[in-house]
Amino acid sequence: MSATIIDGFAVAAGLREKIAADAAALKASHGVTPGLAVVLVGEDPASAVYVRNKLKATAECGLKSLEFKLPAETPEAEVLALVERLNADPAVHGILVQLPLPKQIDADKVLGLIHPDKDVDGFHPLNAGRLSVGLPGFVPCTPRGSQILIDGVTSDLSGKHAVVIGRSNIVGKPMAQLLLQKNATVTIAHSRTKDLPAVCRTADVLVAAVGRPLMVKGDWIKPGAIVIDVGINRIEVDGKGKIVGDVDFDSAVEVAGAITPVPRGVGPMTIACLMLNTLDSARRAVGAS
Ligand SMILES: Nc1nc(=O)c2c([nH]1)NC[C@@H]1CN(c3ccc(C(=O)N[C@@H](CCC(=O)O)C(=O)O)cc3)C=[N+]21
Repeated sequence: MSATIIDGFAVAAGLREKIAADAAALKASHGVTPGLAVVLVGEDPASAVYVRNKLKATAECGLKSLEFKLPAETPEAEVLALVERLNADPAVHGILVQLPLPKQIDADKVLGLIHPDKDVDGFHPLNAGRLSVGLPGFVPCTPRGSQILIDGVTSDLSGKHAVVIGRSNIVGKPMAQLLLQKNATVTIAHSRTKDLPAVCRTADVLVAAVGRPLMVKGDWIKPGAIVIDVGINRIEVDGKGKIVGDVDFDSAVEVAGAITPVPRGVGPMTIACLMLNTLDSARRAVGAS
């Protein structure tokens, strides 16, 4: 048996089309174009693709994108000042400060300064708290996109066992919250979990978000399970650079019921959900939601 391959690239393209139509309607009804400000401090070669794809997506969705590229040695105070300026700018509906930040900058301080109503990454503690108590707010893009892909292959998670590998604030924890909202029984596994393969084998839905290339093997997977691979790892194979997930796709695809590939799985959904969060923010700002 071979799994259904979940085409995140196609789902994301469909989502972008819908966002473009909704953004055009918002422009027609309220004269507003959703604006996304992206702040980059220093050059991170690994995130170059992300930046490029983000710019392409904003253009395609008819959103306005403002890029702020600062040198790696920019003092923290300058980044904080820029965030305050963007907080006050009515043309800016979303602010994304790309992570990781250089070491002289306290990321928690910067993320905590972003106005929660413009926090399209959903990283502000207020939005994290809203998600955990079930209040409306911004949901981080990767979990939001992953949940859309899961909903595309199953309509009922009630009572199912979902295992999330990884406890980060940006993926693991919010992903667990979303699955819990769907009435799944949720386990968050991490680097200290005892017998991780055995825990994974009990999962009806397995979300891998650890950042360890090819860690999850086919024999860790329950036959028929839904496998969502959040990892985007660059490795060398025969002297050539290659992008792989946290899941060993070739062995996993033989066991799973449905699985996301890397690339063209969760990655494009992350970007589409960033557009979606920015549109939602603009709608709320003009009272159109
Ligand atoms: N504040 C903040 N928010 C983020 O969401 C954030 C961040 N900082 N820093 C960097 C990481 C990385 N990230 C990616 C999202 C999509 C792709 C993506 O679209 N990947 C494609 C292309 C992969 C390729 O060809 O390299 C794919 O998976 O198919 C990649 C990487 C978001 N991040």
